[in-house]
Amino acid sequence: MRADAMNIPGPFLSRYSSLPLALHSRGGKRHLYVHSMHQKYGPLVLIAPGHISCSHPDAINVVYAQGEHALPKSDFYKAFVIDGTPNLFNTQNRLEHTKRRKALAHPLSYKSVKEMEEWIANNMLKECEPKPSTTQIFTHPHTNGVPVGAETPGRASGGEGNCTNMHAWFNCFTFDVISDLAFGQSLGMLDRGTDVLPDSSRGNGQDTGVAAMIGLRGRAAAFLGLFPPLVAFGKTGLLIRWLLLHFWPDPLIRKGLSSSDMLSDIATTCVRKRMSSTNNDSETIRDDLLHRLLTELRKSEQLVDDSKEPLDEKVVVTEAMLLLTAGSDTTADSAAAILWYILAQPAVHQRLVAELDENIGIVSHDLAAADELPKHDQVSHPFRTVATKQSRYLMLFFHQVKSLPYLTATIQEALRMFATNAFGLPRVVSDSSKPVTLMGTNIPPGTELSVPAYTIQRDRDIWGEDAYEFKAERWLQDAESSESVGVKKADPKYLLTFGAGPRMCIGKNLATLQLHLLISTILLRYKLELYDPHKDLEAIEGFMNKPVEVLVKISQR
Ligand code: HEM
Repeated sequence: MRADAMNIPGPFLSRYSSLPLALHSRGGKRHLYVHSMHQKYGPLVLIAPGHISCSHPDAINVVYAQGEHALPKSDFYKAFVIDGTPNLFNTQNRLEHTKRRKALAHPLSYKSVKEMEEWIANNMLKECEPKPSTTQIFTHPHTNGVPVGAETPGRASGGEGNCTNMHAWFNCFTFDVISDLAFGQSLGMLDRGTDVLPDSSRGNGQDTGVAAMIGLRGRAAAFLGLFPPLVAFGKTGLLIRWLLLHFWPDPLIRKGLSSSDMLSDIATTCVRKRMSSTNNDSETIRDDLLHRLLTELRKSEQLVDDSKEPLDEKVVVTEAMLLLTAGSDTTADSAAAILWYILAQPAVHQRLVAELDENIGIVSHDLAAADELPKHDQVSHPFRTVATKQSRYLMLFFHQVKSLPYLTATIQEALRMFATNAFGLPRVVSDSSKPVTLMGTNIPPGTELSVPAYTIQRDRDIWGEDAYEFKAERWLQDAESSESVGVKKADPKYLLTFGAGPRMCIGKNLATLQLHLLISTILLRYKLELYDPHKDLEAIEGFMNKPVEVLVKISQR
């Protein structure tokens, strides 16, 4: 019996077609549609033919099970495969996944990420470098080259304070960091104040920002992934893709497909540049992510490390592009949402700044004293001092902020309220899967299953009656303080923002380090205020739910 022939409730049309889900996906609000279906039909809903969405907390351990019970990713992920070469993220093959995961696990381990903190710090300095002045204009990632600052009424009318789209700023930062870590060369977005790449490094890209390309690609893939025959491989696949690229009536899909090609070109350019510099000067090989990835891939392909046998370039490019796409805007989107949640609640903002001032001890108006601090002295002073061309900046270490309780609780709570992957990530019960039972119902092979993060992360049974409200206190270790503000203590096993099970995010260490440093540094250094405190955080969803913009009035503290 097929899943849709079982007594799983859901919209009548969804029994026969993926169209209702696809239309909501095209509208950029799939997670809200799925959420409303759960509110109407209960914890098991048929959202497309043969696809059951499950919002019961117990479903997490079934759908994202570990070990022999693990379910493979569904055909939806084929829409993300480039040139027929799957990568760690989109492979459906279990053995291939284990091999690729092993290759990236070491380069992205906590130890490895900590070793690269210095490079992240250098980019952080640039993040802090631009003065919040009217000359600082960042390209709006969703308007392809239109400078957002110029459009901001407060600035245009000469109103009080300067307004910056922090989301665009964070995008530049995370792209610079990941390109620096992955390719040994930052894409220089912070320097240029835009995520549009200069000619030499953008492959065939035109004047589209990289963040916009990733967004468009995600929107096209999230739509096409619902119609697997449209994302076939081989010669037929190529023909279908060509037809879609040229004749599909919806320009968003066409732009998404061409963005995917441009991203692949960018990754190829970066990999070739990096590989040729390595070949030219073997003395100065930089021990970055690409180097570590190449070493691990050679091992997993059983190539002798010092042999001249080349790795398949397609494999390297597809993994490098994965790092560039998965490791950049997810972090920028999350940082933008976290900052919005902080600034939307002045009491949270004040408490965070107080915690940072108390524990770090210096605010930025003490910058003048920086000259007197011992350089790079981690022990005698919590800041490191770094000289740049123009002036000196103070830099935080992760170890100083990673355990600050309120900061950590705030980040966790914002990630609960805003999961970048908000709709359920689909898995499939394959013919070789162990039998699957959900809430007493046997699920037949061929059924797709997903657990929607947005719905789980707002479930009142899990989080308490205030599940729809931002309350960082629920994450505080101190049960007493939690009880005193009447919140139910949070259980991290229900936080799906980084996914769950064997396909859980492998970049979590890097993301956590960046988020802590980014948020604490910005709060310590700047006075920040939402440009429009009455406006909600607007987001649009493709594969990822992305804030549209976070406009902030900003000045030195
Ligand atoms: C706040 C930032 C981030 C969030 C919220 C996030 C979220 C996620 C989620 C939900 C998944 C599971 C996807 C699925 O099951 O389809 C995932 C997978 C993945 N993420 Fe992240 N991610 C973040 C940052 C990063 C970074 C910085 C990197 C790498 C440098 C990265 C690399 C990956 C990779 C390679 C996978 C695929 C893992 C696999 O299939 O085994 N992510 N991420």
